Amino acid sequence: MVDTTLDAPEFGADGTDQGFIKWFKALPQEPNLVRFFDRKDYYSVHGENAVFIAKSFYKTTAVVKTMGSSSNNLQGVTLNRNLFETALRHLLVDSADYMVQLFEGSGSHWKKTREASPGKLGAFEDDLFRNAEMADVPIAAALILGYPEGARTIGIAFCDAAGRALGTCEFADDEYFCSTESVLVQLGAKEVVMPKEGDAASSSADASRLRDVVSRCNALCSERAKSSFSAKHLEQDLIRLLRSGNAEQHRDALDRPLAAAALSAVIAFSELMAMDSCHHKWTLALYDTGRYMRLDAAAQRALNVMKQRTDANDTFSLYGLMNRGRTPMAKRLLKVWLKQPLVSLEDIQQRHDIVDALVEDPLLRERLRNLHLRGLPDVERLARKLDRRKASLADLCQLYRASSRLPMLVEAFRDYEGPHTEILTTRYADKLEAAHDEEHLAKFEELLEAAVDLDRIPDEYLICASYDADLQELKEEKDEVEKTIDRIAEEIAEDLGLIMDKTVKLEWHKLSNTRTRCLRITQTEEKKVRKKLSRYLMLETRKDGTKFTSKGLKEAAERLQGISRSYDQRQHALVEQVVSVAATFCEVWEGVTSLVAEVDVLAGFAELATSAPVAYVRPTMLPSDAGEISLIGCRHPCVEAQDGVDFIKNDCVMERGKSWFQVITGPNMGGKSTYIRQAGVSVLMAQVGCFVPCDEARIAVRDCIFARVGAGDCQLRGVSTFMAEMLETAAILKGASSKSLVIIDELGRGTSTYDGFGLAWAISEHLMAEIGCPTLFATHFHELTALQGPVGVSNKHVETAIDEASGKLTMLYQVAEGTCDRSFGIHVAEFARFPPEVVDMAKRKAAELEDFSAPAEGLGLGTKEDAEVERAAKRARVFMQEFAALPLDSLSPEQAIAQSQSLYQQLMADAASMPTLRRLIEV
Ligand SMILES: Nc1ncnc2c1ncn2[C@@H]1O[C@H](COP(=O)(O)OP(=O)(O)OP(=O)(O)O)[C@@H](O)[C@H]1O
Repeated sequence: MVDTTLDAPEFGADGTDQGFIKWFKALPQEPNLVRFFDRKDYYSVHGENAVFIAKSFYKTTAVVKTMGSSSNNLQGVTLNRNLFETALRHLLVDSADYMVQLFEGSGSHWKKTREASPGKLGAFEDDLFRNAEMADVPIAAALILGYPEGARTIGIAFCDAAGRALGTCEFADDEYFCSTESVLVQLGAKEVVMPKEGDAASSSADASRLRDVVSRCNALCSERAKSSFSAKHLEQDLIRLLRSGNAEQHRDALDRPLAAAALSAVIAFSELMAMDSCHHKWTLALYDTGRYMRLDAAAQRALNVMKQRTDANDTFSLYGLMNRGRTPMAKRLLKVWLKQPLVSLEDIQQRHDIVDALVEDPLLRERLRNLHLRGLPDVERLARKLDRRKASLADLCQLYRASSRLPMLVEAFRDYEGPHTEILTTRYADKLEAAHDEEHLAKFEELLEAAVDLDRIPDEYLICASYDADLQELKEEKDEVEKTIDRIAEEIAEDLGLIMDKTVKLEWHKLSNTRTRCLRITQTEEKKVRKKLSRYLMLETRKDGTKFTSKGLKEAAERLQGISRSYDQRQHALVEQVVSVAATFCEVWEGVTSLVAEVDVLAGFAELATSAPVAYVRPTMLPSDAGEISLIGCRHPCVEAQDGVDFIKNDCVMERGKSWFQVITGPNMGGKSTYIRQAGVSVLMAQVGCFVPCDEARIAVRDCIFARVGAGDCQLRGVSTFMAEMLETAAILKGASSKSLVIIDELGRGTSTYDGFGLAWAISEHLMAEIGCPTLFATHFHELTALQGPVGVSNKHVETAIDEASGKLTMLYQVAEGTCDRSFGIHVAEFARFPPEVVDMAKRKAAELEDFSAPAEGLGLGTKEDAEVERAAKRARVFMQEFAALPLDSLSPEQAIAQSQSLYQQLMADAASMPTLRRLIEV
């Protein structure tokens, strides 16, 4: 993370103060809180924080110093400014798991002056992003649970400080809080405020499950007193906060008690009322949870949507692959879009139209990306700084630079002549032109041209003297005195017989806190003119020469100092004035920012589509009730992008009634996961607005993608793997609809064969019979291929080849119709020259399995075995239904497990008299 050779600054005398140690030790201990102490030249942390910071950033505890006496001591670590900023970024942004406080003072008198947490970065924003791009939009959310009329109901509100947007919603949820999880994922909340534990509602089983959901979404859970959730003053607060000043129009939000409570809590948490700069700036909307595709945290992980720390390179994740934007705004927007895939056919098609225009017109794409967007500053952040009146002249000049590019963007769009002229014109050209007209950004530019001395940037950012009569006068006086100083210096040089700028130099001399003008000669020269020098005032003699002045020069320098002070003060006042006038353009900047970010992301999609190893295509999007997802020649975009991979494309055609439920079998490493994930990834990309890695694609819009990958992150250790997987999969059973897409990879992998098989089989039955969603099921349970159902089951396998001569196995990665040759493993063993007795045993086992799966192939054909299998299937279906209907909401996790196990035991008891069922579920 940080160079381990870093030197920690020395502790000053202040750092060892006994009073400080005593005071520090009296501070309450809080987990996840790091307290920094500003010691002017450096920062320090103490106690447990010191060891944590030393280990995390210095990678050694050798930098930890023990301060104080043997009876009263304290550990401490110092940080220089750069490391302080790095630590802040890590704590608040990258790991986003900590709260941070900064104390200022000395001795034993310290005061907390600033604090921040992942959802509230405001106080440290300048430190965090001085030297680093702002990679994420910090979203804070508040969440409250209630039971109006006995129904489990959630209120969630969020605050997007960057976009100055508030949102809230209220909805009924199931006991797994599937909708809550999707909303938190969609929002990308960094911190979630919840009512403090202790009261009945927040200590229930539901509340603890909710906390699990929050942590699964990688958000920090912050507790606040119940009173924070009181909506008593909400209406008045909104009148002050909202741009419209009209709270009444948000009756729909105010009338939902939990939505209003959550909104009050998020406003209180973000301290919006306390900041004058926040008043009349915000928008509020009722958040429509059905507006985006639902994607829970597990699906996000299974599809590698976001970057993981362990990724070998950027293109391992979808974000890394699709992140082609030129501006920081686009990078942030892409993150938001990946969490909020669209479900409206029209909206998706609109994005595809724009990408299409940019794919088909390489010149336009090139102009936008490489001429107009490249190097554009982070307008969004600058505009926000401006809004808080924190912008400097340098910041304004960056905005000026961005503004002056807008007409070129407009021109580029106007030059387009393809089939998507209308959308490019109305959505971008017209809007950007309006933002840049004489009333808006053209005026902003005029202001800066008049106010800023543009000739002197980037060396100096100053207000032009001509901008203000007083400043002009001061400037003239200053110039005059400077001339006088030059003249006096010349006279002195002449008097001493020296040549100005050669043997004598006019320089600055530092006198305590001020600077004055002086002359400097080298020691050699000094020897020559020593006699005459006695008429002058000596300032200092050092190795590099002697500095001196005269009475006249001294007076002129003092005058210059006085005028410069007034000039600087005037500059300062004028900068404030200019910033405050410039701030009236913030709203225009906000509009421009979102358009530019959108164009940049979409141009990036077009770039990706054309530069991929094989070009992506525009998918044909179908309404969500259409029973078709056809991905012809589909590839996994991230696997395909890895060096040295010669990717084998495959068709994935899912048709309701024919191949809506697909079971993919085949050996390990054969490409099953890749095949099913590439389908999920393609659907996700399409609904984000991107083209897809296929030769041809037709996709019925999905409301949700569920993806489960084995028993990987089982949180219920100690429970049988069967039960743990059941509980994990319960979310799919509850949340999926016929319009979802379900991807299951090797369910039951961690279990012994038939235990896992029973689970995979029971779930498949349920998905087909009860939900009817398109499903891709990769499994090593060959028996699953016997499934049949009304939605249409299609069996696929990944092909492999064994070289008879060498015994070498080659994965062909080709997905073919039908089931795979199950004696294949034994062939491999034989070729690998396994001991004959092992191969023999394997053959015997396989024969038993064939025995077992033989009736499966004839499922539903009316033989005695078929009837037996039918009975077993029926009983297993009953189990699934009972399981899905369990009142897990009113139970603690332990009780939930106990009840689930009891159902499982009943199933086992019935299995005693049903040999087929027993074979299916027994270990
Ligand atoms: N279509 C393909 N073209 C080229 N290489 C592929 C393809 N599919 C998969 N691979 C390569 O094979 C590796 C294994 O693939 P994958 O994980 O999908 O196999 P699997 O059958 O799911 O294996 P397991 O059962 O062990 O999980 C991948 O990491 C990838 O490098």
